[in-house]
Amino acid sequence: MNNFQWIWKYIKQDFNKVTWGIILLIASSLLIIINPLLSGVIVDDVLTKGRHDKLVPILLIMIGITILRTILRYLYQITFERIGQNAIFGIRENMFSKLTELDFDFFNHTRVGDIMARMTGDTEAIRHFVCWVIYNIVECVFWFVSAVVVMGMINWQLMLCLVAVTPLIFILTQRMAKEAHPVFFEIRESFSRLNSMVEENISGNRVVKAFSREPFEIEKFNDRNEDYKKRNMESAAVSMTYLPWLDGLAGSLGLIALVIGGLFVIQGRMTIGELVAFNGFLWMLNMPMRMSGWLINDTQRFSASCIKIREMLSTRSSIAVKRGEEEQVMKGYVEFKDVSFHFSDDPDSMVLSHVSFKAEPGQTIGILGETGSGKTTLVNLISRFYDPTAGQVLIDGVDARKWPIRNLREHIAMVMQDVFLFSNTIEDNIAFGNPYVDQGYIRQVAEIADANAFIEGMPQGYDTIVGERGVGLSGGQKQRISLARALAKDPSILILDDTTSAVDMETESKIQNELGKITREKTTFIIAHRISSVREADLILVLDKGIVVEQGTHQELVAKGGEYFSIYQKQLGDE
Ligand SMILES: Nc1ncnc2c1ncn2[C@@H]1O[C@H](COP(=O)(O)OP(=O)(O)OP(=O)(O)O)[C@@H](O)[C@H]1O
Repeated sequence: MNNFQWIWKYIKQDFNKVTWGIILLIASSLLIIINPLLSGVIVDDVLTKGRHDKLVPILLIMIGITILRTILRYLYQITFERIGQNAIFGIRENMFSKLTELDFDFFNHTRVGDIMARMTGDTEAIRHFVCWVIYNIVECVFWFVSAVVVMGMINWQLMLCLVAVTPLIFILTQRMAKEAHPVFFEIRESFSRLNSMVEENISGNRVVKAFSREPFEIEKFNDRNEDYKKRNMESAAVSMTYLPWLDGLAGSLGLIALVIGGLFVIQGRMTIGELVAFNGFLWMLNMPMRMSGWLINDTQRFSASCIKIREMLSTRSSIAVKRGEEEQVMKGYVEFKDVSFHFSDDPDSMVLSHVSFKAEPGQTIGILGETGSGKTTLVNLISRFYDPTAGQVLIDGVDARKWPIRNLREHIAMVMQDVFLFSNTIEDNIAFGNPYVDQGYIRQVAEIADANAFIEGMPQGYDTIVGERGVGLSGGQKQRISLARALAKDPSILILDDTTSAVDMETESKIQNELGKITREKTTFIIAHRISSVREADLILVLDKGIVVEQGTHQELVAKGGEYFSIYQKQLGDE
């Protein structure tokens, strides 16, 4: 499917509007033919033959036609604008829906700035094509054909002389399109890099300031800015190589008409009125030639943008999200059966190797290990953010891959290491996973997460709007709101990834005591670095480079005197 067939999919929903738009466009273009013909009549009949009585009616008709054309032009332009806006609405809708479907793998490899460039600049290039370029192409073709026909009727020899330059126009536009095509791709890529750089600097502005790296970032930005300018200049150079020629050729038509047409008038093969009428149609040949360069440029820009958008829309998520799935209740049994995993871009580094364990509803599983040992990756397999490369993750005895994915995730709540809060009220943030939860329950879970007191201490309490990344809250406060959000979902499986790392030990133990009261029927995974966070767990997994080197209860592992025991001893010493 080429880009035109693809965009047609979005336009055809407005088939009636397209038909109307084209009818209005043709009607308006047909009206253009009348005025030059009437100019010829004025010269031949009114001026030459002295039929002055014809002048006023002809002028009135010409004014009427101009007004009618203006109205028709307004109508078809607004019609095409609506068609374009509808098409782009559908494209944006599909892109956003695709974004929500794509898996972690996609986001690991795609820059936010690149996605934003597709959602904004590329969709705008497509809108411009549908709203403006399409009708201009139709209009130009219609003018050109009409001019050839009408001019041929007035004097076909003179018409042939003018049309003789069109093969040159064709060759020039072909060459221009060929040269402009790759340049528009480069502009598009450069814009995406520039966008990503800005996006990263906005998100990471605190880091840049903290490390006083502003000059370095400005220099980096200037490089990208320079690159973007350079690519645009390359595009301008292509345009400027061809556009003056196209313009010159179009302009030469006037000269050809004047010299050869004048000769025909002298020889008596044409009346002056016919030459005037002929000249009146010249712009209908001229304009398409002049416009061809610009239309080619916009079409190339459209193509480059289509390719980027289609590439994103056709990206397949390795973890497919099926729609209309049946609701299934989850008890919370979790079993890892000889699970191994590596990331798709690094098949040689096993992040998890032969992990096996079982967890039952009501149990707490502690996961301990050095940074980078694979703890987060392990729990990510439960929610199917990734699938194991070998082995199986069973939920209630069923392979996680066989669970309807939304259904699976509805029963799992995760407090992630990198807390993200939406730019919304605290109450809405807590209710994010369970929008129908009542206010009483929100306060109850906030109490368990030890968040209620500080939230109520805020001037607007639960109605306080938190910034895009929870700005305005401390790290520990964000963690506690994020914990309340997970609890509000009342999940069967609760995963806490380093959830209390930013709170003091006293608060942590308070939270743990409260948590214990509501996790009796849930399967809880606690990833932690502190033994104190996992010592009460029913099963503790000690991970080292993706391998479970020890597993058991606190007492069993201490008695064993291995890896866990040495961490325990070290932490006891620290305390
Ligand atoms: N998206 C990714 N692509 C490739 N490798 C990754 C990716 N995410 C993590 N890794 C690698 O996988 C390994 C395990 O990472 P993981 O985040 O599971 O560790 P962790 O034990 O949770 O660490 P921490 O305690 O620091 O959170 C690390 O070596 C890390 O570099």
